Amino acid sequence: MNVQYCHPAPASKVTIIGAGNVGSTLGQRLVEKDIADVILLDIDPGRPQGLALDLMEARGVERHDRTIAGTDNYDLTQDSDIIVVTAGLARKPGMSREDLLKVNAQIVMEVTQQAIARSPDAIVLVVTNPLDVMTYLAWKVSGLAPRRVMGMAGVLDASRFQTFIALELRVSIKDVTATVLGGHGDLMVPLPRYSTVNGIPITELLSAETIDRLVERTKNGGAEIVSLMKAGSAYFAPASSACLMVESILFNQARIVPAAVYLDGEYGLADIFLGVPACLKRDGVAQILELQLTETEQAALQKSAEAVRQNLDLVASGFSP
Ligand SMILES: NC(=O)c1ccc[n+]([C@@H]2O[C@H](COP(=O)([O-])OP(=O)(O)OC[C@H]3O[C@@H](n4cnc5c(N)ncnc54)[C@H](O)[C@@H]3O)[C@@H](O)[C@H]2O)c1
Ligand SMILES: O=C(O)C[C@H](O)C(=O)O
Repeated sequence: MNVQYCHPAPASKVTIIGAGNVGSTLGQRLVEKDIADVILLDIDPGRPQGLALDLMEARGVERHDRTIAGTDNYDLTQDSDIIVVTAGLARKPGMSREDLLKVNAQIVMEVTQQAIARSPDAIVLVVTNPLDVMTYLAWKVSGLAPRRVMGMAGVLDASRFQTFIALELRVSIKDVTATVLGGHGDLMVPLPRYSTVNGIPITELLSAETIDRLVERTKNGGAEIVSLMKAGSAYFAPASSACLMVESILFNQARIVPAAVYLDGEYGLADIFLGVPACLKRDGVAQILELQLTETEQAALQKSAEAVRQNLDLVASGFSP
């Protein structure tokens, strides 16, 4: 019997640069959730090929028709719909994300240039830390319109906040929403007023002390895991978060999530990538939502933006993109 014309329907193509913990877990999520075919690219010889083969061999059990291929050759990334940048170093205990600035800046600029040369119409999603600065650099070297470049962090930070709220109140996570603004660093801005349990703000359900404790734990969420793991940083929740953003873009879902997006006057900030609520559709950032902030919240956002800007200035003074 001849079944040569019987191929599974083609899917969107996502290239993940960096087949480390986040990249490979994201690749797994994307194929096993039937979201996209994946190219996994890394400079570590054999690693992306081995991981991709392993994930392909799981298809007999997972029962999906998506493909994943590993490579060190950018030519295989041609015509990708989305490029996800996870390449770079992860922090170790005692380090801040900003300690990764110099080495990861070089990596992110180089890999973005290589990938965009083969996929000039792609959307770029940055994961590498320090996130907001890396997203800015990727945008600069890509030459893309700002709405086609974004960074993943707010979905992760909000998911952590949601988790801590649900555990504290002993309610289903399904009823909990949370909002976290600002840079993905120690000065991120979790917003209790905009965090709810089935529409009820947590400010009506928890004491101020309890909320402060949950906010602090959220801000330290990445460091808490780094100190527990001793080598490497979080990757399951980060991969889930990046997966949600990819899905919203590819399937034009119009999810509204906190994402590091280019601000051009919104929230009184300009020429910076920073975490704010954004609507993600097929063309990238379809809309930025401006929340009404109190003076204290706005001041905290401003402070967070200043920290990001300081690091941008540091990069600009050391080596221009
Ligand atoms: N934005 C977020 O919320 C978030 C969450 C988790 C991790 N991160 C960041 O994501 C990055 C990756 O984390 P991880 O846990 O996957 O680290 P990892 O060390 O497991 O993986 C990084 C991979 O990048 C590869 N790499 C390095 N230079 C490269 C290059 N020039 N070209 C291609 N590949 C290259 C390495 O070989 C390695 O496989 C880190 O910077 C980490 O801090 C960000
Ligand atoms: O904390 C890190 O260094 C990784 C990531 O940014 C996280 O928040 O888990």
